[in-house]
Amino acid sequence: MQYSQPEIMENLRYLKALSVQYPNVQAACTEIINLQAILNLPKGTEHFMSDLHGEYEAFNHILSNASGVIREKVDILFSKTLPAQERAVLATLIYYPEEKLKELKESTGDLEEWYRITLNRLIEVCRLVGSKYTRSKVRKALPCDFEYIIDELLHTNYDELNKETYYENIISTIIDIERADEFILALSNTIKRLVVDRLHIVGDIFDRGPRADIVMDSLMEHHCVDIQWGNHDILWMGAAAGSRTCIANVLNNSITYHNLEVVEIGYGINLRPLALFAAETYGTKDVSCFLPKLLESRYYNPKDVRLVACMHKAIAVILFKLEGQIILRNPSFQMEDRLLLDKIDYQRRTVRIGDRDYPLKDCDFATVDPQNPYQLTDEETLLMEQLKFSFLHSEKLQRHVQFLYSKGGMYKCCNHNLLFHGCIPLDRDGSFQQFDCEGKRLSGRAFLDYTEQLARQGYNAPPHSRERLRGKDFLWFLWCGRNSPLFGRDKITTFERLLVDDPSLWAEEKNPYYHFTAEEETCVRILREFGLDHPHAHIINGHVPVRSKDGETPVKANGRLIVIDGGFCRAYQPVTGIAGYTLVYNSHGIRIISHAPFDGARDAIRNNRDILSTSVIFETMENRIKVGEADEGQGIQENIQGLRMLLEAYRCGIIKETAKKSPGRR
Ligand SMILES: O=P(O)(O)OC[C@H]1O[C@](O)(COP(=O)(O)O)[C@@H](O)[C@@H]1O
Ligand SMILES: [Mn+2]
Repeated sequence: MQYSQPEIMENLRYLKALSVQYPNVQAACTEIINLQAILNLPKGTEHFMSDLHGEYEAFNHILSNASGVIREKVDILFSKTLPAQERAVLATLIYYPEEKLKELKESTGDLEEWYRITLNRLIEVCRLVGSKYTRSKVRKALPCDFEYIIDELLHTNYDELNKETYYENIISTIIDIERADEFILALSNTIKRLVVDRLHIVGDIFDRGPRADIVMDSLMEHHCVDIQWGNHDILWMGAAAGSRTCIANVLNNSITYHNLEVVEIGYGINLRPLALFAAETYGTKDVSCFLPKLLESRYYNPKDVRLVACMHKAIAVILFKLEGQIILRNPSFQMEDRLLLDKIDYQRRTVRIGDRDYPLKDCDFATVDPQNPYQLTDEETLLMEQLKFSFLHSEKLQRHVQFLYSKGGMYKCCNHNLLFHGCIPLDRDGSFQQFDCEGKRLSGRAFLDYTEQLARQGYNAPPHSRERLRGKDFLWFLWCGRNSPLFGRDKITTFERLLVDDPSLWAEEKNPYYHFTAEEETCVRILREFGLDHPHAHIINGHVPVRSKDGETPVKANGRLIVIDGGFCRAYQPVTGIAGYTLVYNSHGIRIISHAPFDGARDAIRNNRDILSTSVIFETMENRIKVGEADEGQGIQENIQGLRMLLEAYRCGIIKETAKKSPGRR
């Protein structure tokens, strides 16, 4: 006997609860065998992406094509029997079933034959991508309308003559009763769902690119996703929590890229009060320092651009004031050197930074009272109240931010990997940097846990409470505070970038983390800090664009650190030379897929054009990794232990067996 009677008695309540689900020896044994079998299956495939920055078209395409993996599966099955063009059409049908079906139906002669061939091909792809999972897991992934039929088709061995007829019959009936379109849709979705078991987003969904809200909608529909917050995400979370400083910062970022669509159309936030205030205050003034960054490929109305520049100036001045207030009321942030509004000499048109004076390109700040530079005027206060009201009452924004809170965190340990967006702050000597946290000195993992708690407090603590105010200030700190783990730089130079013509002042010194993690030893030390002591443990980061075009590789520190900011963001593609990475970790090992720029869904559907993706294998396992070796396996092992104990409780008569309820026939 594995368990003693006292041990069983100690766990009696748990065992009795378990016995409701597994009421007799037979039921417990069946489940033990099932679970044991799962432990021996290959581990599920994880995909990792970061720094999406609102690029919803490229992101949605990559979600649909599973970073190129679906095309690989289509090629495995059909490269010997189908020409490349037909494989491309089949792949596009899987990515965009609704749109592609419409187009194909218009151009196909014998529709019935086409349906038959296509359905057969889709079932084959589905069978291939489901082959590594248990039948039960695949069944759970099936859309309920077609669960039974797809399950039958996937598991019918059509080499046997009898079954072949049966199989063909099902397909004919589907076509006959005009359900083929729905069936194609269901199969395509099942394929997408099975190819990627779990998606990790390593931060920065928001800002720069056009529509982060559409990216969020897609993520919310995903079957299994987790998010490690990026500095840009936390900024929007702060705005949704009602921090005026974060709101001003969000608007400043969006306006910088002339990207008001996400704010106004995406989140329904009314920018009229800002436009009115800006036109009134800066309408006749020089706003040349505040011109937005424009895309060369788009036409902009010059009057609109001017108004946007006025709005930019209005919100930037408010931002500098509000940031000053946060810095003044939070000495622990140690950011006094960022107080610049009180260092302006309006006569000489200079600002003192450090111990030098620098000429200012613009210091016509009508709303700044030099005696009281950080105070908002009454009009600015009213404007910020209106904007705050809109942010707090945007139903969609609140829904998205709640999703970020529920699926996200500062870091995640998963299958021996440590995921976080920016850095684990280190000191100049490479040790974990200590922060003053309400009387305690915290560093490393304890500091990250503390920051996460404060980030949650900022959104969840009661309105006007001390905890909420502190949390909201902290959300701003996480966005751009000195050495914040999400920001990882010593200062943000928004003021200098806008107003001082000296690029040496725009530099933002990186935390020593970025220097020390070139060494494997530092990465191993960080991984240990998070309880990951394994030869195949890795750190996975986003945040810093990898200059792939200059030969930089995402894999660093002898393979212990992988940086996957590949530049989904168009504005950063000239820096990286590619258009994003996906890291794929399946049972065979780890590989990195780099994506070329995307020309839009329309072109993809019409011309069956895919994103060109190149894959580099970076770590191959000696043996296929099994579920038993992954995190999921631990939970399963625990369940097996419980069931074994239950089995003994039945066998030694401590718990009485009951007959299993009949599951009922379909
Ligand atoms: O290139 P942009 O869009 O003007 O933004 C520059 C700002 O963005 C930041 O790089 C932060 O964004 P990232 O997290 O993408 O690096 C700041 O450090 C910098 O001041
Ligand atoms: Mn970032």
